[in-house]
Amino acid sequence: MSPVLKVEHLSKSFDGVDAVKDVSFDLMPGELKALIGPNGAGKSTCFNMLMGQLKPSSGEVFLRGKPVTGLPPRRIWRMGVGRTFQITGTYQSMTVAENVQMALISHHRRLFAVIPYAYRLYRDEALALLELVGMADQADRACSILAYGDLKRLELAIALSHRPGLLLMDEPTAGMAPRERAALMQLTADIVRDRGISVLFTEHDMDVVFTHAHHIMVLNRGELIAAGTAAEIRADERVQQVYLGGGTLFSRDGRDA
Ligand SMILES: Nc1ncnc2c1ncn2[C@@H]1O[C@H](COP(=O)(O)OP(=O)(O)OP(=O)(O)O)[C@@H](O)[C@H]1O
Repeated sequence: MSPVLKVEHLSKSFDGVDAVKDVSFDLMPGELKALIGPNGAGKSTCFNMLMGQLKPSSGEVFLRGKPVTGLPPRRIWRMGVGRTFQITGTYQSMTVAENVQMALISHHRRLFAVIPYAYRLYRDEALALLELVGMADQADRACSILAYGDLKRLELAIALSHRPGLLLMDEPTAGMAPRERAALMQLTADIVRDRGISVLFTEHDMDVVFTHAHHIMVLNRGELIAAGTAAEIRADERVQQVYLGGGTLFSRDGRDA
């Protein structure tokens, strides 16, 4: 099986400071992989290079074997890479279903502004996606009145409307209550399993990471210091040293996360 995403010796420096340094990894089809690390470790910089928002200082990114290094975000998106953001970006004045319909219109390369009957387009497809993320009953509510957790689920439906083979999720559960976090990541894990898509996500909540990620990579000061299963990462001395003091690798009550 060949990787969906291949990253080779990726580096980025800002004014001589290495934000990401010589990072290499593969992401396989159907894999749910976490990229963790303390604040400032280089996770967002890494994501931004994968999605085309930032040009790497050096290194290569391959998508299903094709080089995509330095391509603009829209080209990479067109190649089947979806992304969700730390801060949700929905159209507040529209309903939940209309937000997904708009994403579908864009996916099908139709132009929303010039289609007078746009609100009817792809309605069934939008409802099916909302069903998938458990939001069908809220289809006709305005986004402006949604709870934060529901906005994050809507954002996932919007990302899926593009039928990505690879989904990059930047702190998908940031700002959510613990129960909502577990539910969103369980939903993501189910989608990965059922649709065979690959997901790379960054996350500060170690309960979420250790429960759901098939494979975990740890960044520190721009460098990958460990990669492995949850058990391997928990046992890794370098990882423990990095998180010591931060206290985020283990649950607050002292048991393993
Ligand atoms: N545009 C930029 N210009 C200069 N320095 C930057 C820029 N973007 C990031 N950095 C620096 O690069 C390093 C990595 O930052 P990055 O945001 O990628 O870390 P992170 O792991 O995503 O952190 P967090 O968990 O807090 O989001 C930090 O030292 C940061 O200050």
